[in-house]
Amino acid sequence: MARVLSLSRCVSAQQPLWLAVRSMSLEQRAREVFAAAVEAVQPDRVVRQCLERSGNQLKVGGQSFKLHHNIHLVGFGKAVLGMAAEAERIVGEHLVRGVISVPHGIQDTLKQHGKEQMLLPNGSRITVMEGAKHNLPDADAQRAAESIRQLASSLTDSDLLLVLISGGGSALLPAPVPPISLQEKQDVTRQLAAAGATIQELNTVRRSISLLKGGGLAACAQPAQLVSLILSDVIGDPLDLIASGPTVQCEMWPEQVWAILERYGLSSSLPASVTEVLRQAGSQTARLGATGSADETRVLNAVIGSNGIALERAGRRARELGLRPLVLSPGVCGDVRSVARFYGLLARFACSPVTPGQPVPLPELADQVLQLGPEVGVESWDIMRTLKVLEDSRDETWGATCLLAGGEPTVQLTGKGRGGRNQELALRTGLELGEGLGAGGGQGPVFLSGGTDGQDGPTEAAGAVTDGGLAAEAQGQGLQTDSFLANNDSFTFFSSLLQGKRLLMPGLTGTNVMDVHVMLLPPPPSYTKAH
Ligand SMILES: Nc1ncnc2c1ncn2[C@@H]1O[C@H](COP(=O)(O)OP(=O)(O)OP(=O)(O)O)[C@@H](O)[C@H]1O
Ligand SMILES: O=C(O)[C@H](O)CO
Repeated sequence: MARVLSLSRCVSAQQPLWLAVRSMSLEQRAREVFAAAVEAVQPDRVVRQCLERSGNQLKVGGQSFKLHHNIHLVGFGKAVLGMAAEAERIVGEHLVRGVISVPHGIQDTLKQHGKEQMLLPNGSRITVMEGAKHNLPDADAQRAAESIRQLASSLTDSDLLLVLISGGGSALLPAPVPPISLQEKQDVTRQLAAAGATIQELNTVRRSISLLKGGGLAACAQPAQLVSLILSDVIGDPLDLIASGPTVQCEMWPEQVWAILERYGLSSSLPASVTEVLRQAGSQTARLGATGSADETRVLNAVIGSNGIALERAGRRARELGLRPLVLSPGVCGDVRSVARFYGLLARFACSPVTPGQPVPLPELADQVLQLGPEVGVESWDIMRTLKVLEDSRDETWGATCLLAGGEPTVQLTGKGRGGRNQELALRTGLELGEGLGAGGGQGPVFLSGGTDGQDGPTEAAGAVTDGGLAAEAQGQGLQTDSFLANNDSFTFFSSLLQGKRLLMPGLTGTNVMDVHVMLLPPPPSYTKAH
């Protein structure tokens, strides 16, 4: 398996930093940049950065709160254990009690991965409840949601409720509006997800049939002060949709929910209880979901970690590694085929060698990139800004440009193999780079795609690193890339290729801000401006 070369390991007393950096391959640098992105959004780090305690004052988001043994804590999500451990370290004796709902088995898994700092110490005042096996709401998660509701409902106006939220929070906080049963709610969300609904659509429906989502938790916590710290795993960081927005008051209208259910052919096959809840609200033209609303002046919602924050830190690391950082967008989505094509075109635009009399067709390539933009969630403005920098870098002596992007592309599963969207994207982009630019002899662009949670689909890898030499390497080992792709078997492919050297294996990271893409683009071998 490939290992990440740590810069600290390659710098010796005799070796100056610049020399160490120069001796690192582009692949090693891409791995370092990814590691920096993940490090920037570690749960303990992001909590430490936003919660500042000085004596009996707690500062967060520009506001100051008096501490007098009045802090209560609840949380739900895949990264919440590490967030809670740090929050408890900071508020210390002022924490009265807490309840968090975290994924089934997470404490054992974190222990196995040596992530003790993300676990709560013996004697912690926070109760950890595990549930939502396979990321689906279950009876354990429902019990945790009920404990969280009870804690929030018991507060007075001198209390402060700290709410910790991260991705996976929706499944970990199920509280269906009666008479809807947990099973019925689960069926509706499962069918929607299977029919291809986006997370935005899924959570719009979820919060309309839930007591705690869509601002319900904030309403329960009244009259206490509420501070919600959010690690975002949704493109654009929409507060009302991350974990279905339990602390965010929002407008929810029956027509909007019916439109989504109709779009996916579910409106006529809904359980009677769900139809009843939606109809009742519709006949009163009432707001759906939670009853009651919070006094917004007593609620502070703060995004403390996101894909954008990870990309920003990755950019700083790239610069330390002698690369020119260029952030494209934290909102890349769409089918991995289109995303791979998009990166292939960008690489050709930046790196095609120029031979006299054969100018690189930059305007045509730019048009193709712009046309693909809407399909992959990237704004024309971001594309034009990026193309401008890439064009300028063609005749500068900057060394490689480090193009950074993030988001959550999708894979249409047609096979039964083992893989994930990052490994499939890396495989497809490697092939695009080979087709557009040739193998590059180790000097061409390098592409990395990795899930910041360290787990890409149901595999042990987070993603993979590729370049234009991928097709030749595969051929050399008799691996048919087409059949691996048709079977969505990217993990098996990369495990076989060069004994797994191209896999990205950081292990479980304990955080999640979607995926990070790193493309290192060396300047073309020789360039004469063709216009
Ligand atoms: N064999 C496969 N090849 C490619 N993609 C796959 C494969 N199996 C599952 N996937 C994709 O992996 C995704 C689920 O994996 P994963 O748990 O990493 O992502 P997630 O649902 O976004 O969860 P998280 O928010 O924790 O990242 C789905 O988008 C699914 O289409
Ligand atoms: O929990 C959820 O709803 C998803 O992870 C999006 O935040």
